[in-house]
Formats: sequence, structure tokens, C-alpha cells
Amino acid sequence: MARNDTFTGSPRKPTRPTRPRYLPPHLRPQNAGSVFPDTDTPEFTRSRSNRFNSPRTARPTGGGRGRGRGPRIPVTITNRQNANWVSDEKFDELDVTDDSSEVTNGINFDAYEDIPVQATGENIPAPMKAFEEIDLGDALKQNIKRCKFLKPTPIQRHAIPVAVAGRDLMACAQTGSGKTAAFCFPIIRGVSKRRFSPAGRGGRAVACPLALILSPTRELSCQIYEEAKKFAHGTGVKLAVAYGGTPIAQQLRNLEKGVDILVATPGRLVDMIERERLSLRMIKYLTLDEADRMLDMGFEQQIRKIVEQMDMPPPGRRQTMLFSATFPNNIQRMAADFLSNYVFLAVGRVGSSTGLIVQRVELVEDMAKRPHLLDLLSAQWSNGTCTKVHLISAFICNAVVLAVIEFSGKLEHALTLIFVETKRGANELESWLSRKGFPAVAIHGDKIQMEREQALRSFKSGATPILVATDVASRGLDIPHVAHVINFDLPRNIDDYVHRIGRTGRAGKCGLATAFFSEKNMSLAKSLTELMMEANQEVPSWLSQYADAENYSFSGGGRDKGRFGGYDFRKGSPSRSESNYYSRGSYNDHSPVPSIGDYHAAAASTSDGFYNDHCSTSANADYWVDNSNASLYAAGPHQYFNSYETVVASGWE
Ligand SMILES: Nc1ncnc2c1ncn2[C@@H]1O[C@H](COP(=O)(O)OP(=O)(O)OP(=O)(O)O)[C@@H](O)[C@H]1O
Repeated sequence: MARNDTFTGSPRKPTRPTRPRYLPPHLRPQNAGSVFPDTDTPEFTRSRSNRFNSPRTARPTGGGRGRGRGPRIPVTITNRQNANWVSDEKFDELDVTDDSSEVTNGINFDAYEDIPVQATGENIPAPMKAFEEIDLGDALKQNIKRCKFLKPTPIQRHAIPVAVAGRDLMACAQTGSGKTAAFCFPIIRGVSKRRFSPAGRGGRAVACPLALILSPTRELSCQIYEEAKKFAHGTGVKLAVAYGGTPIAQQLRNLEKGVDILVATPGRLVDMIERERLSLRMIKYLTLDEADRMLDMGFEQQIRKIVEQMDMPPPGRRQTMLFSATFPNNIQRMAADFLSNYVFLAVGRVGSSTGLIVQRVELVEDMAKRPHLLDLLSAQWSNGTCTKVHLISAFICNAVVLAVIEFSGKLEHALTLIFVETKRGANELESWLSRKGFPAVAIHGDKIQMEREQALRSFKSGATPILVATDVASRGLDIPHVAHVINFDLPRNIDDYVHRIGRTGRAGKCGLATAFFSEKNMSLAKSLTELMMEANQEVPSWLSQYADAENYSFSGGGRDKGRFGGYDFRKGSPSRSESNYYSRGSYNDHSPVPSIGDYHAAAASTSDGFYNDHCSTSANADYWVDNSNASLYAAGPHQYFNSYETVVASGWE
């Protein structure tokens, strides 16, 4: 069905006659010529020569926060008064989405079996095969069952025993692979065993949680809090969440009721500590989710302040766990300051994307991005990857659409997430899409928190099936049914790209990621090519050419060795190696191990979920080969220069 009929019901101009009809990449015949400009044209040659002259984005400095401090009487809040605390909410009232049931009912978690794992450190506890093997306590085990987590994902299999043994941990695992539960379960178990609480008194009080989980955005903190709450149900463990953009009073009142596990964004946390309403002196468990982000330029100062300059016990007297899908070496080095005798765990390749995501890159000039997007969305529509809810939205505009709902059985709740570079760009694209009949909503750091939450709710529910976002939505958010991530503007570094596309292809599902590559993105050509090759994705020849040109410009710098390696910067030999862990594997491909060099040749395909037969996913092409070669992939401290180009964090929280 044509876009015009679908969304607005109003007559529209036909597609410009000069442009060939758009065919999305996954529908094109294998050797079809590009409908986009030839990269050898003078325009492209000219723009390529200027590609290194573009100004870098200035790094914002960490912002201070206003606070109304008055005299406080420090009093320790305790949970003794809550010793027999029972959750007010019944489990069924908690936000247990049916997504988890889909995961276990419809998704083959066995597909995760062969994912390569690297563990380094001393005396590494053996991985578990089932949740039952570890003493997690009856209530938590019950909750795990209720959430239909029938078996642990690889990161959970390896990280939970390490964490339960009390060891510090630096863990890297691909997006959507279950890291949240991997740190939540041991914390809930540990806290429920330790709960004690010095007596609380009336009046102003200082809350002393036992565990602190820090994350970079408000939305992610809320999500972790909700997830942890489900699993803490009936354990007696009290949780609270603290994040900026909302009045602090209610959050302080919640702290006063007693808190064992606090999930927080750094800014609001510092505010609470400086108001003397919160103390970290009792912290036994510290987790940094999206740890590389938290230690990157935007947050590092604040994190150091929290972890090193307030009253938190030092490494060794607390257990520290760092989690992310990406972990550049320079950040690993920095992170080591926070850890004591830690285990390094890499499940899959550090910084790699999951093979569950089909990645496409389109060469699009900046001026052509909008019409191109419109074509893409229209094609998506006519290909049946729109949502039912989308259709219902469309129906509101146009009664004709109802017929489609009735005869189309394959339409599912597919959502599209579009990333742009700037907040203004997000607003503009949101209104433009809406004007064109595509219901869209935007989220970025300049929106007030209520708007951000509303936008996310509307997107999640499918009421507005397109979300236009800045990087504020790039990390951690677990939104079911995101079938397509479009990088309308590519990010400045490859790690951000990995996190962005990781909003789809989660928990064993397939996803599609389309990137609009323009001349501004030349510096990303090499790392993008490498990433796509590692994930056995089809790399367009023009992109390879740009990547080669980039290599040449950097005097043969070649690949950032180690950038994608599952590599512990301490370079110690793994003390545990499981033969198949160092072999090639992926969530979807159990085929034999290829040799180094032909890793991109083999591709397996699977079809599942949203994209029907187009969802061809491929092997991860891990080629660690063996431990002795690990150093091959070691990066020097400065090789990961891109991390310093990141558009950083002001407004991220
Ligand atoms: N063992 C399990 N069984 C079934 N579902 C699971 C299991 N572990 C996690 N999940 C589900 O998988 C989804 C992704 O998990 P999660 O958000 O923790 O991923 P992540 O690794 O933290 O991703 P990101 O890197 O994007 O932050 C969630 O919906 C979660 O409920």
C-alpha cells in the first residue's frame, strides 16, 4: 500500500519522477546496482578529501548541580524498622511483561551456547549451567521462575558464580544478552543475606544502602530499578531509585523509608550525598552499568568523586562489578582503579555487535536523508513490518487501513528507533515525520523528564511506533519489539554505534539496523567495516573503499588491534579456557570453526521474528583462536582515539 493512502488519507504528490523507486537493501537482488551516487563521482571525491578537516565536537564539562543545603542532623536510616518488610506490591502487580515469556517460549536460548567466553584473573569460579546450581535463596529463585528465566544466558552463567563468590568483576557481553540480571541476582542474594540495619530515628535521616547501582541515564536507572524490583520481590530487600529531572523531595522520602539497594544516576546521587541525606559508608556492592560510558569523559570526574572521595569503602572492602557491551582499553585501565583482584570476563567479543542484528549501510548525502528515510519507512510499511498498533494509529487517520489489519496476519508490534545527532535535529525530524503521516515522538536531554517518560511510554506501547532519539536512548534500554534501528546520523565512534543498534536484536530476537552514511562519517568507515565483517554482515564495496582510503590516510594504521578483541588489558593468560569458548560461535551458528581470514566468508542465516525471510543473521566470526594470540588484539593506550571524540554526556542523565 502506498504511503499516501496509509497514513494521511490526503492526496499527496507522487514520488519525484527523477528518482528511481526505492528498494530497501534487504529486498534487493544480490548484485543489484546502487541507486545512490557513485562514489567515484567528483562530488564524492571532493568531499572525501575534506573529511579530516571537520571540527571535533567540544567536550562538555561535568556540570555541577544546584542544591539547597541546610543544617542537617545526620541520622542513620535503617531497615530494622523494615526488618519484616514485605513488598506492598503483589508480584503480579509488578511490571512483568510478557516479553520474558516470549523469550523463553519463542526464542531459542540454546543458540547462545557456543558464544565464545574469555575469563582472566586468579582462581576463577567455574560457570554454572542452571540457576539451581547457585544458592540464590528461595524467594529470588521463585521470582526467576515467575519471570520465566528458565536458563541463564552465557553472561549470567559466567558472571553470577564470580559475583556470588564475592569477586570483583569487569564483564563485557553483547547488547541484549542479559547483563542486568547478571549483576542484580548476586546483589539481591548478597543483600538479603546481609540485611541488618542500625536503628533509625525520626526526623531527617541519612540513608545507608548496602548496594549501589549506577547508570548513565534516568531511563536506564528506572529500568534497572523495575527489573531489580521484580527479582527482589518477597526477599525483604528494599530498593529505591534516584535520578534527576524530577523533584528530589519524593526520592528523599523514599530513602527515609530505608533502602538496601539504590539505583541511581551520578548527578542526583551526589546531590543527595551533599545534602547529607545519603551516605555510602555501608556500601558492600557497587555496580557500574554501562561502565565504559560512566568512566568516559562526561562522567569520570563525577564517578571518581562518588567512588573515591566520599565515604564509600575502598576496593577490597566492597565488591565492585563493571558491566558493558563495550570496553575500550584505556577505559579498562582507568576502571582498574576501582577494582581489586578482579576477574575479567568477555562473552562474545568486546565491542562487537550481535549477529542477531542485520546491519545495512546506505550511502546517503545529508540533503537526501529525509526523502530516503521516508522511502525506507514506506517500504517497511508495504513490506509488512509495521506494527499492528502502528496500523491502528494509521487507522485513526485513514479508515482504509483497517482492512489491512484484518487480512495481514504477519504484522507484529514492530517499532522503529531513529538516532540523530542533535537535540534540535530530533525535534525537527519528529515534527517532519509526523507531518508526513508517520507517528513519531522524540526523546533527548533537553526535554523535561515528564516528556521523556511520556515519549518512551508512547513508543513502548506502540501508540507512537517511531522514536527519534539522541544518544540518551542509545544504551541499556530494553524495549521489546524494536525491530528496526535507523542511524539517520551516524555516531562519532563505533562503540556508540554498537550500543545504538543493540536496541534491537535483543534476547535472541532478530533485528535490523540501517545506517545512513554520508561524507561526514568517513572517519567511521574503517571501524564500521571491521565491525560488520566480524558480524558477517554484507559490507558495501564503497564502504570498503572508504575504509581502505582511511587506512591509507593513517599511513597504514590498519585495524586497531585489540579494539574488538575479548581482551583483558592486564594481558594475563586466561586461567580457565574451555575449548569451545575459543572457537568461533554465535547465537545462531553452530557450524564448524573457520580459519583466521575466512571468517567473513561463512554466514549462516536464520529467520525469526519480525523480518520473516529477510532476517538473515550470521555467525559472529570470532577469531580469538587461542590464548596465546590474545595479545594480537591488544591495543595501545592511545589506539582507541575515537573514544575521545564521543559526544559526551551533558544532558545525558
Ligand atoms: N535468562 C534469561 N531468560 C530469559 N530472558 C532473559 C534472561 N536474561 C535476560 N533476559 C531478558 O533479555 C532482555 C535483555 O536483557 P538486558 O536488558 O539485561 O540486556 P543487556 O545485556 O543489559 O543489554 P544492554 O547491553 O543493551 O544494556 C531483557 O528483556 C531480559 O528480561
